Amino acid sequence: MPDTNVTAEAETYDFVLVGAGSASCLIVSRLSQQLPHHKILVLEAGEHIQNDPNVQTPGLSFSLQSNPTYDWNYITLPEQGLNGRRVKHPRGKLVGGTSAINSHSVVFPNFEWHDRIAEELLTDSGRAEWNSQSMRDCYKRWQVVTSGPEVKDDVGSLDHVKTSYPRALDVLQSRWTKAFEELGHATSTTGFMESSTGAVTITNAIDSTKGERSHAGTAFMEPALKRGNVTLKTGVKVDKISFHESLTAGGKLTAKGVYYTHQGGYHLINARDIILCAGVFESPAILERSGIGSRKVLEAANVPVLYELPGVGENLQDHLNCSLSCETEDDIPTCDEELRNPEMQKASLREYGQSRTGRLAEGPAHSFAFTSLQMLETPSETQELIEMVKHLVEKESNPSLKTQYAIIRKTIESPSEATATTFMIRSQRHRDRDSMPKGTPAFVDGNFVTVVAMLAHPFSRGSSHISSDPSQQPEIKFNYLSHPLDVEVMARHMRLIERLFQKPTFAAISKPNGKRLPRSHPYPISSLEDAKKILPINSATNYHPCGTCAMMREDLGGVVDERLRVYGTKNVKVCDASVLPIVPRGNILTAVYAFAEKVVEIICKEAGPGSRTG
Ligand SMILES: Cc1cc2nc3c(=O)[nH]c(=O)nc-3n(C[C@H](O)[C@H](O)[C@H](O)COP(=O)(O)OP(=O)(O)OC[C@H]3O[C@@H](n4cnc5c(N)ncnc54)[C@H](O)[C@@H]3O)c2cc1C
Repeated sequence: MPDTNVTAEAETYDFVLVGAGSASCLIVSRLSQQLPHHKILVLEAGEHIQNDPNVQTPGLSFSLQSNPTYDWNYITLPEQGLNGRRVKHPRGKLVGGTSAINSHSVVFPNFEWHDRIAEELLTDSGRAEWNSQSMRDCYKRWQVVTSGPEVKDDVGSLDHVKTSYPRALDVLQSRWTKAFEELGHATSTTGFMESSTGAVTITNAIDSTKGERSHAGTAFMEPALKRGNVTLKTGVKVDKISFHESLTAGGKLTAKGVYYTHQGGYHLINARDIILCAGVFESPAILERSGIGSRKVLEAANVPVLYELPGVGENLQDHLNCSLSCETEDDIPTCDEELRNPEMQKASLREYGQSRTGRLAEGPAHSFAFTSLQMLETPSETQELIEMVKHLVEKESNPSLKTQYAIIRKTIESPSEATATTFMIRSQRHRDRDSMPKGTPAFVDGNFVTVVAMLAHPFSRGSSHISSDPSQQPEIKFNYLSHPLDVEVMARHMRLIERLFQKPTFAAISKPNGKRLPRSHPYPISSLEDAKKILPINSATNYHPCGTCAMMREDLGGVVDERLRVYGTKNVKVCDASVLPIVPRGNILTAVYAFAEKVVEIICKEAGPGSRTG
């Protein structure tokens, strides 16, 4: 967009936040309370959608995907490891961001993940700030657990997301932990930052007093807007950052504001500090459009290079998952009948409308397990994998990958850390339709239980970069299953699920000679080779992309330092899923919120006591 057409706005804000998503809303809420005399502007591409039943109703979350009112509709380039399939990556395009369209599960990382990131990926000055001990409180502060209709509010005056356990456990949920005990893993975990493996019933981000989704928009943005120092502009797409021409004495770029489009116009708004919270695909894209990134990418897009930072848009990771389903006895209650029967779906809507109860008041998954491969592998099987990991990690020559892989290796070698986070869905699930003959029905008859394993810490890395036309969506590729160890670990987890199905708890509820899913395979899966064949056709994203603006030393390919400030700049920070340098073991929103809590601590320290602007 030529600068001659720019409308320069008169106002200067202390903080301009780009995006009103999960991390951003939390930051805005805390800053509006803790720095009440600072002026905060939030620029969000989507709309502030309030009281929308599609967003509020937990059981309707899948209807938000692919709908442009709520979803950016990103899609990857063909993924070779997934038989050339292109993978849709929904991202929330509304206030609340992806927390307003996600699947509600609240899962915490283990403390070793934080300690190793702090120790091995940061400089000395960041270690104390980011280790598990100093992060612990950041994981507690953003949420309050509501159990049943009673709210136990112990978070005082801070805004928080409401989370809850299921109102009652059904027969499958109540047997889940027992099934893991049969593997010799009695449940000792609460799921909160512990390293122990085993099954756990987790909370969902659902306000049980109302039976409604609790997301960053409702929890944080709405109260913040009432405080008087926050301005929210929606329908506004930020294009790039505007920098002063002269560098600081230390050679850094100083941002003066951001350019954005609104209703066909191109605007510049001034800011003292900019915080990019536009998510894993757009935060790196904004940096690249601004001239910060890899020379090769910027030159291909005709963007002048202001600061060469090759890590921007690289290091993209995601939790890939794969599942096995088995048919249950007919009297086991599952959601399958409702998937097939529109009348039952209408009845559920009526029940939810009348009393906020029933399936639509629940999230899809509460039964999780932190699963170590060593749970069901024999000692020699375990040793074989450990040797393979050692060999491939030592062979890696890229310094960033070598350092990250050494961290993942420690996790695989530890019997008390998860190589997959496993969860149960009380219905059928099969992602192999593309490999079935045309016209194969979407659903099969029968009741099913599905166990899904998501690879806790993948080795494969991809990228998300602006294309030669920077106004288009970024080019995204994950290179799923491109690293041989991802195939090895995932295949072993498929074998583990098969073994779990044969243990007494699952054997007692399974239909003798019942159907198995995905359909295109012989069962039981007895060899690793069999298990590997399932991966390309039945694997799917668990929707946890991260890592494209990694908090990591610059020499390792990092994009932000331990203050989450972009290298080469004085006053630009990033805080969203893009800064997680290695994906944590489970669903990542808890870490996104915790990183947001931490950046608020950092910003308030930088502002100093009693800091005010005129
Ligand atoms: C279907 C699905 C299910 C999921 N389920 C779970 C789950 O159960 N548990 C869990 O922990 N995690 C889950 N996740 C992941 C989790 O929700 C996300 O990782 C997290 O919400 C990302 O937060 P964020 O702050 O990085 O980005 P977002 O919340 O996506 O925020 C980015 C914001 O920036 C705005 N924006 C982007 N570009 C621009 C621009 N140029 N100008 C202005 N605004 C812009 C966007 O519209 C958005 O509002 C799920 C994700 C999906 C898609």
